[in-house]
Amino acid sequence: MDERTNYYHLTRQEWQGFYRNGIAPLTDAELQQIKSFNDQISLQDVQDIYIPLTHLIHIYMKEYESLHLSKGLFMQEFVPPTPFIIGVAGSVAVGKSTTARLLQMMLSRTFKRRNVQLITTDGFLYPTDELKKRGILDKKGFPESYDMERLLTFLNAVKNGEDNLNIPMYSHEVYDIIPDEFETITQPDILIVEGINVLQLPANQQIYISDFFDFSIYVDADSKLIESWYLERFEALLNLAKNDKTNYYYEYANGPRDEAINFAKQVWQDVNQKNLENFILPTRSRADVVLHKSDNHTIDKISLRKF
Ligand SMILES: Nc1ncnc2c1ncn2[C@@H]1O[C@H](COP(=O)(O)OP(=O)(O)OP(=O)(O)O)[C@@H](O)[C@H]1O
Ligand SMILES: CC(C)(CO)[C@@H](O)C(=O)NCCC(=O)O
Repeated sequence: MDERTNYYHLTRQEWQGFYRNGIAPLTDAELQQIKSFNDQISLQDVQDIYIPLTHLIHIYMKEYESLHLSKGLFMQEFVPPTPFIIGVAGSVAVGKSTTARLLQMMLSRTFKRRNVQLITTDGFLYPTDELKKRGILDKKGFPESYDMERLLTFLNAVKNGEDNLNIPMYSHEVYDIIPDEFETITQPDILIVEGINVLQLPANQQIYISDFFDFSIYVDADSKLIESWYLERFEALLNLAKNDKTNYYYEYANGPRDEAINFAKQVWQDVNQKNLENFILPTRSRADVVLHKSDNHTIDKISLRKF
């Protein structure tokens, strides 16, 4: 089946027109807050893309809550509300975490009484030692490098309303899981889960992780462009690493620049691009919304799943 027939393909102009009264434009203070976490973000995108997106998510949430309520009536018992889970998928360095943070901010401000939390699936990567043991150190980010069982157990616990769930923490700077450091998730109303694998099919479990998602977004861009963002971020990481011996990039940061950049290009080609082509891109057709980015991270096209 042609993946494209399953979607409404919208231009930025068309999407922008879906803005409805009811969600106010952002205030100056809110725009400043967005700029403070990433000063490269286009505030025009926030207004034009994220406000209609928030409106659409609200529609999905209302349907979700209504179905939940009807199920309770059917069973003639009170069924406590369960969190609405949003998945954000896409390549390494395409901008998933930036999108997810923007979304968290937009949702918190629009639905003031809802508790909106955000996690990344990076925390479910096996630690470096375990990757070595399994002989897959050069496959970081590939499906087999994640403890999917643990991720499934976590999502199941969130949906069942369990409190104080600890998830492991991954650091890009250390390039590993930080031992004994956890992030705690405390009964969110909305949970955003960002990661390259959120729409992937399981290798051997009976349950799909996408079963837990009530709305999903795939952040898309041309592979060459994503490579350039990957290299830009690599340079930013190098600049941070210069005086920090604990940083994975310390040696590269203090050696010849061109060697470091060539190393990053190689990693992109051998690891992240292969991962994109073989395991991430094939999941795009499962997303409810595909945000397509062009130069300077500008969103130029939006696809909305028909059914
Ligand atoms: N909307 C945006 N405007 C400007 N820059 C952006 C935007 N989104 C992402 N970037 C930049 O692109 C790079 C990659 O973004 P980000 O870290 O969000 O990607 P990611 O998909 O979460 O990556 P990873 O999977 O490796 O964690 C970063 O340097 C970030 O600052
Ligand atoms: C942690 C992941 C897998 C995803 O965020 C990625 O950033 C990564 O480290 N990939 C492995 C190859 C690399 O160093 O880019």
